[in-house]
Amino acid sequence: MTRTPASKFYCFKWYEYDANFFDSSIFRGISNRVHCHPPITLFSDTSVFILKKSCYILYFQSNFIARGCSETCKIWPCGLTCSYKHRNGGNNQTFFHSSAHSWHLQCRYADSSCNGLDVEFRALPRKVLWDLPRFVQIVEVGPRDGLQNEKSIVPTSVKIELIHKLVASGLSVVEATSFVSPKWVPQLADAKDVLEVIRHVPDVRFPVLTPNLRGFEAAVAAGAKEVAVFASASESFSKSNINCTIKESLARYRDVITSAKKHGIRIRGYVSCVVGCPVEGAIHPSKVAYVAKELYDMGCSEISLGDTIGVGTPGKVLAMLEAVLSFVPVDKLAVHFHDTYGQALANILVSLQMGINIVDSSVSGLGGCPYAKGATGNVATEDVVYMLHGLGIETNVNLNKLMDAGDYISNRLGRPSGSKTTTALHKLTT
Ligand SMILES: CC(C)(COP(=O)([O-])OP(=O)([O-])OC[C@H]1O[C@@H](n2cnc3c(N)ncnc32)[C@H](O)[C@@H]1OP(=O)([O-])[O-])[C@@H](O)C(=O)NCCC(=O)NCCSC(=O)C[C@@](C)(O)CC(=O)[O-]
Repeated sequence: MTRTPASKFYCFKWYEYDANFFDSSIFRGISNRVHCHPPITLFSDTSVFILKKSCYILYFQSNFIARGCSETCKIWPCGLTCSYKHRNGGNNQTFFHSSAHSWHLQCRYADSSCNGLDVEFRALPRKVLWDLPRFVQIVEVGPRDGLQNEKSIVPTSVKIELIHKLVASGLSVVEATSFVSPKWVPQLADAKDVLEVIRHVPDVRFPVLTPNLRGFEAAVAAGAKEVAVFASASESFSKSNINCTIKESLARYRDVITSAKKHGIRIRGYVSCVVGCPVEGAIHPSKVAYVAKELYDMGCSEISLGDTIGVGTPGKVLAMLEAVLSFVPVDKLAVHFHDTYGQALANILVSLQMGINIVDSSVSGLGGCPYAKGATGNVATEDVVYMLHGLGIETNVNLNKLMDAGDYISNRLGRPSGSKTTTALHKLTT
């Protein structure tokens, strides 16, 4: 068995079993040994899962098993996804009938014969969508990464209103601002004023960037409960962004992290330029893995891997993730993509396939780094939410309310939203 019980899915591996197997005591014996909560109750209907080849993996959603499929549910056998609903209610109906055929044939058979069921099948190739998370935590970075590069100073009241609107959409982690030098990033010179207002919002995490102990202390004084340190996998970018070498930055962050631990403050760690650097070009995955490991070992609770200039492609991202995953557990990793080459959603998808379920994004696709020439905005949160919801992945975010927040800040900045989803949906409604 793989998968954690918390994921609500339970995974079994099957080896060359036919229809009879699923009604057999061996089947029940295996399922009883599966460590899960709530316990799985088997229905005779489970004999429907006919697998022809060896080593298939089935996922059972807990409420499917427990309620006899009284609600929409999903099963991923043999790389196919099926979602179906009971129209007429009632449990213990047989959805699929035993046969020695493969799952695909089974689906077609069920489609034509199962009275009372609204059966909708989508064939999703196993290699592509077989192991996506059920829930993705979005870390909204618009108020910080999104605004830090804006030339005209955005009024503090607008930043605060934006954050309130983002929270109203259901976002539960919003990176609020940075306690960096105002000479380096004038746009965020009002960090204290922003944080002092929004920190009272309940049940939302508001991480803030802190480049050194001074920034950390200022953040704590303003009420920060979570901070983020930001190192780079590129030596050149480290110098241009925070004016020190990677080694020096890690020494600084060690001090920040030590102090944060004493205060019981959560620390996020960023690694920038995880695929490429504006000066050095391609960055080797081992460099990323090194910095990620250092930050993780120091005590960062989460490491966000930033494609700062948005040059990543799924292949490059996979290689980078593989290197990092040798040192940092997958549930401690987040991905942070800028969309310079339009690759961000594809990069997110492969990251999800690798098991990552924390994604940074910026409302309306705002963003860019003042020290990364040519970098465009972060991937738009609206587009990420649209994709995730389309995949049946929960985010707890209300897309309409999120688009309201995006419209608000786009209007204030005097330009159209950078979200393709927003643009498309607005065209439909105007
Ligand atoms: C790190 C420093 C401060 C070094 O800056 P420095 O000039 O090397 O350091 P310094 O100690 O000489 O300080 C210079 C001045 O800043 C003051 N200072 C010093 N520290 C602070 C502080 N915390 N808060 C407020 N003021 C501060 C300090 O007091 C001094 O003031 P002065 O004496 O000249 O009047 C500077 O380089 C800096 O603030 N850099 C931040 C740049 C930044 O925010 N970049 C954008 C981050 S985005 C990113 O990194 C990528 C990411 C995370 O988004 C992920 C991705 O997209 O991939």
